[in-house]
Amino acid sequence: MSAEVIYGKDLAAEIREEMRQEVARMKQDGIIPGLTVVLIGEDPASQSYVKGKKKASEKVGMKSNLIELPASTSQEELLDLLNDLNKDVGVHGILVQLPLPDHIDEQAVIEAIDPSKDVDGFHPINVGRMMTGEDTFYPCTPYGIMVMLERANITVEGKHVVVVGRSNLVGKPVGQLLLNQNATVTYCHSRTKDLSAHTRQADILIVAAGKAGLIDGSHIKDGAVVIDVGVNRVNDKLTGDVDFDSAAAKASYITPVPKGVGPMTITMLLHNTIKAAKRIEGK
Ligand SMILES: Nc1nc(=O)c2c([nH]1)NC[C@@H]1CN(c3ccc(C(=O)N[C@@H](CCC(=O)O)C(=O)O)cc3)C=[N+]21
Repeated sequence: MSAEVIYGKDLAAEIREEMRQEVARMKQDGIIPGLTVVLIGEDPASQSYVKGKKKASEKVGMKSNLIELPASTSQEELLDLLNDLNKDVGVHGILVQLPLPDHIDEQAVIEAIDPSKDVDGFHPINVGRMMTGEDTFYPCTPYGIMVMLERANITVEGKHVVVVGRSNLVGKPVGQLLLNQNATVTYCHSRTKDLSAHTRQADILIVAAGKAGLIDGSHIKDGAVVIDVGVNRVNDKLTGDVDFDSAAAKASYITPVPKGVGPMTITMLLHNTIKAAKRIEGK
């Protein structure tokens, strides 16, 4: 088999155009969705992601505010800021860019964001709601993967999905969303014995391990769908966790890196911000 490539970038452009029209309608009711992004420190990769988020939100007509603070910012200062943003009626969505400097407790920061403004979907309240199948803010990357599958007409019900990676940000929640849609889900991780014995069972293989080249054609069943969530910088170039060429020779569908899952992540962040604005404004 030779795979069809699913370009998240093209899908994202399509969905963002739909959102632009929705934001224009909201403006007629006097609502402008507003996203505030907090960036601590000067990591170049984080700065570049955050700029991408700002540009994308402005392109669909939303308000976007970037708060940049030095790496020396204390946890208390950050929690105070979040408290102010929680109360600010002009702020619908709050995102604190991760990872944070070592002296700041990431979980404490995540829990300090009002769940109704938690457009990342990382707050335990929203994680719990996702787990019980309620409507809530779903984490952007997992949600983006679900929308990609849906728009590519790939059904998940009854399929065997193997997720490689179990982070709180991607692996765990994507398995949960797939389970909610009646997939059979297997999680693999760094302690899994005989990884390829598991991955070769997958109808849909989702790779979110953060290890370039972890998966190649030998891990893939003929005709499987391969979703590469890896974001690795190798010799200054962005690559995924999947060796694209050998995997594409086996798969029916595959996502590239870049231009795959990444642009969908930002799109779902905008989606969640619009949703937050509608809820907060009672529409
Ligand atoms: N609170 C928080 N929420 C996040 O959602 C979050 C975060 N922190 N920290 C970092 C990760 C990473 N992440 C990406 C988003 C988009 C692309 C993306 O659009 N990538 C483009 C290319 C970008 C490039 O070339 O550098 C692509 O794959 O085509 C990648 C990575 C969101 N994250």
